Amino acid sequence: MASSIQLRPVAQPPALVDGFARRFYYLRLSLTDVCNFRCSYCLPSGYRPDGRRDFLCRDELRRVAGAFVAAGTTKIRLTGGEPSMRRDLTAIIADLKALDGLQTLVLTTNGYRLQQKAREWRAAGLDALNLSIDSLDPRQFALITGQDRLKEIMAGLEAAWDAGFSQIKINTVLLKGLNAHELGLFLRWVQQTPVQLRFIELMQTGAQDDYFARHHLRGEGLRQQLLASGWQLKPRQADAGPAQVYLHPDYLGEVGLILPYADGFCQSCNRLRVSALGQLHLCLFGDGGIDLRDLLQSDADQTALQQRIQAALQHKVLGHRLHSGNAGVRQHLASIGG
Ligand SMILES: Nc1nc2c(ncn2[C@@H]2O[C@H](COP(=O)(O)OP(=O)(O)OP(=O)(O)O)[C@@H](O)[C@H]2O)c(=O)[nH]1
Ligand SMILES: C[S@@+](CC[C@H](N)C(=O)[O-])C[C@H]1O[C@@H](n2cnc3c(N)ncnc32)[C@H](O)[C@@H]1O
Ligand code: SF4
Ligand code: SF4
Repeated sequence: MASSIQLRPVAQPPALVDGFARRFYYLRLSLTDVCNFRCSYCLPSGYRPDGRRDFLCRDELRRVAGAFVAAGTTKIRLTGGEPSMRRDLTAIIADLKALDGLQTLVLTTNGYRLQQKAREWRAAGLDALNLSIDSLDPRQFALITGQDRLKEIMAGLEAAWDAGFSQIKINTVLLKGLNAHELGLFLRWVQQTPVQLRFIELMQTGAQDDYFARHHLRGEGLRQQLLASGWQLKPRQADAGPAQVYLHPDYLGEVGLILPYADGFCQSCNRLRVSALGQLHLCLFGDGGIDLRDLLQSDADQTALQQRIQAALQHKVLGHRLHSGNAGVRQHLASIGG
């Protein structure tokens, strides 16, 4: 006699899918709004505390990251402000690395404390890091970032290699009149250096209309230049960031292009953001956040947290409105981690 096996339904967390059938594998988690640099395109007057420094604590970070990972997120990027300003960064890395199901834990940093901390972060479980370097010329670097620290940041890069970070990406915001003339220098560096150097097209935020008019440079010209000199596009992974990556047989390193104004840039959007104050942001240039903090106080709220995130996702729009000069509520990217 055939026996029938009764299958009990297993409670599944809601998958993170929006109204355009896009799946969200990648969480950008901001640890702090504070930054010690004064990048001219981001915080030209430096970080100004606005009284809200009650950033998510370790338990809250673990809970929010845990809810995303249990719903299918495979990659988390720690960002800020400057994430290395958090004294408990190493402990946060270890907490999140222990989440079952998380495949990749990565960090974006200006390089402050990298020289001293690379080994410790690596031992705690950090898989890779992105390092911002806007110029290879010490004087221009100081002019753009407000910090005369290029030598120290380069020593940090060496320390990161020594600590075993093999996949290091360098972020360079392309700036007319400030670093665009260094293109040849950057490419010669990539020829001999095993990094992925990403040129990022400047994005217009609410705080910098004049700056944008003076320094914005379309990245498309650079893309055409790369294609004409034998660079080839590399296939993209499901949890990859927004860069198009190019390879060349004569170069040890790779070149990435982040072109937020290009057609179709947002169609493959696969990422969500949580700010250092616990607000879910559906888009880098959206209109406001959805507060999650009340559901980060107890492990018992994980299901409710996932349901709130999934419900919010139904309001995610197709893309940004930067082409019409609308950056939503975003005054600068330090308030959400880029
Ligand atoms: N417009 C837009 N820009 C983004 C988005 N995600 C990242 N960026 C920008 O891309 C630049 C590099 O960001 P990173 O923090 O290094 O991370 P990433 O390139 O997304 O990450 P990986 O490719 O995973 O290494 C920053 O200037 C970000 O603001 C996005 O969703 N939309
Ligand atoms: C907001 S920062 C946060 C992490 C860290 N402080 C750093 O600078 O790497 C993340 C990235 O955003 C980039 N960024 C900031 N403002 C930008 C803008 N207006 N347009 C394009 N990229 C920007 C920075 O160059 C950096 O690579
Ligand atoms: S880009 Fe990063 S390092 Fe520069 S001011 Fe913004 S948050 Fe700070
Ligand atoms: S601008 Fe908004 S929709 Fe476009 S890729 Fe970035 S987060 Fe996604």
